[in-house]
Formats: sequence, structure tokens, C-alpha cells
Amino acid sequence: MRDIRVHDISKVFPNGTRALDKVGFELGAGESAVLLGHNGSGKSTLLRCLNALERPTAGRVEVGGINLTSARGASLRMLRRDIGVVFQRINLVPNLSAFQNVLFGAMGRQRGLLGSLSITASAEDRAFAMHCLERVSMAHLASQRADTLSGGQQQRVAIARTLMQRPSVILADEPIAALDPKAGQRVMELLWSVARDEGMTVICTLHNLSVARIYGERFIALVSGRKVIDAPAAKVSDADLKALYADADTAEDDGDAPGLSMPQAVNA
Ligand SMILES: Nc1ncnc2c1ncn2[C@@H]1O[C@H](COP(=O)(O)OP(=O)(O)OP(=O)(O)O)[C@@H](O)[C@H]1O
Repeated sequence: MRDIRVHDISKVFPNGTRALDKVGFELGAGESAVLLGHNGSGKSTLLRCLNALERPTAGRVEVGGINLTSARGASLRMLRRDIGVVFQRINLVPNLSAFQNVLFGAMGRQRGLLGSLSITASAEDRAFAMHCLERVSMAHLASQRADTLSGGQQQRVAIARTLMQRPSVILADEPIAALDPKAGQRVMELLWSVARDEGMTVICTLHNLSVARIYGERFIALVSGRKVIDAPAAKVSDADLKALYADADTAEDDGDAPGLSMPQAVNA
């Protein structure tokens, strides 16, 4: 179990774009938060800072008490293995089976030779890969090629692949954006129930507010890289959320933070 502590991180890209502006929050081990904000508000950049795909230009991120921002080499790799990511774009290897894709989660990056995975995998890895597929109700399609699965099924395999890492933390970036509502709901149910059962800490970005209402225990929202909401979902009104998105056009146009006058009081 690992907690996440984000200490006033800012991210300014080389072209001058300030994607994050002194964002700070703490998420206890085993807790979950839904991250909201209009297009370009900084959600993906924040998630990328949380697994060191991006380095903040100021501030620091601690995961399980370890400073991720300064970690390098072996300690960074070890920490990253404990942070699973689920993306909107499901990048399974198309010509491998669901089972092989899940196995790839544990071994592929180290070994590189996809074709020999099934041969070199230990019996324990193979059993655990099957268990991960069972967790997302995909064991019955284990031998089916990834590119013949539906979008929802592929995302469930992608979640199983993440579980194969045995992560303590899951970062999910728009995991249901490419799915129809029913498939999206199923994926969210699975993601949430698995994370709760395994005591994982989860941050998930969502654009769909009704889905966010169902799953979000806590909302963190960004406007133009600034945190404007950080509160238990019950304390965030529909008007707060609506206003967050109503300002999207203005925010994208001028780069200001027009929402700051609105939901700034919504902090627990
Ligand atoms: N590598 C980069 N170089 C320069 N600017 C970037 C880079 N990556 C992101 N940005 C900018 O940083 C800001 C935040 O982008 P980010 O992708 O984090 O937003 P987002 O909230 O995830 O958006 P969306 O909901 O559309 O995915 C945007 O203005 C974006 O154009």
C-alpha cells in the first residue's frame, strides 16, 4: 500500500506552456480520487508527473514516502513497477492473445522477445496472468487475439495487464473515453472493485460527470493547471461541476484561469 503526496508541483514546458501551477494534495493509501477538468487543464500532465514520465519544474511527488521526482535508475524503475497505468488508448499487442498481452505486463519490457514469452514464463507468472484475466472476467477469452476483442474487452485485458505488475497505485487516464456507455460502466465497475479489493490507491481522470458521480469519492479538479476543487464528492455540487466545464471554452481560448472565481471554495 502506498500513499501519494504531491507537494506544490508546477510544470512549465520548454515552449513556455504552464501546464501545472503549484498543485498539491495528499491521497492516503487505498484511497481513490477522480480528477476532473476541461481539455488542456493539465490532468494528463499531472498523471505523467505521478509516474515520472514528466518531471515537475518545481515541487515534488512522493509515492509511499519515496521522492519520485528525484528518483533515478534502479530505484525509479522499482517505484514505477508499483504504479500501474491505464490509458484511454488501449495499446495491446494486436497479434498476441489476451493471455500473452497480460503476461507481457510482467515480462515483456524486460525481455523484449514477445514470441518467446509463453515459453519463458514461469508457471507462477502464467497462473497469475490467468488470475488477472479472471479478475476482469476475461479468462474465457484468454486465447483470443487482442485485435479481435471489442473495445471494452480490450480495456479489461489492459487492466489485467496492469494488475500483472501487482501495483499499489493505479493511474487511469480517461480509461472509458473510447468505449460506449455500457462497456465504459463495466470497465469502471471492474477497475473500482479490483482496486478496492486489493487496497490500491487510484487516481482516475474522467470527462463524463455522471460516471464521475457514481465512482468519485473525492473530486480533484484543475482549471488551467491550478487546483480549484479538492473535496469529498458529497461536498461538490452539480453546479460546481457544471461551472467547471462551462468555462472550458474561455480557458482554452485565453489560457487564463476563469474558473478560479467559481469553485475555489470547494476544498475540504
Ligand atoms: N509536451 C508538451 N509540450 C508543450 N505543451 C504541452 C505538452 N504536453 C501538454 N502540453 C500543454 O499543457 C497543457 C495541459 O495539457 P494536458 O494534456 O495535461 O491537459 P489535459 O487536461 O490532460 O487535457 P485532455 O483532457 O484534452 O487530455 C495544454 O495546454 C497542453 O497543450
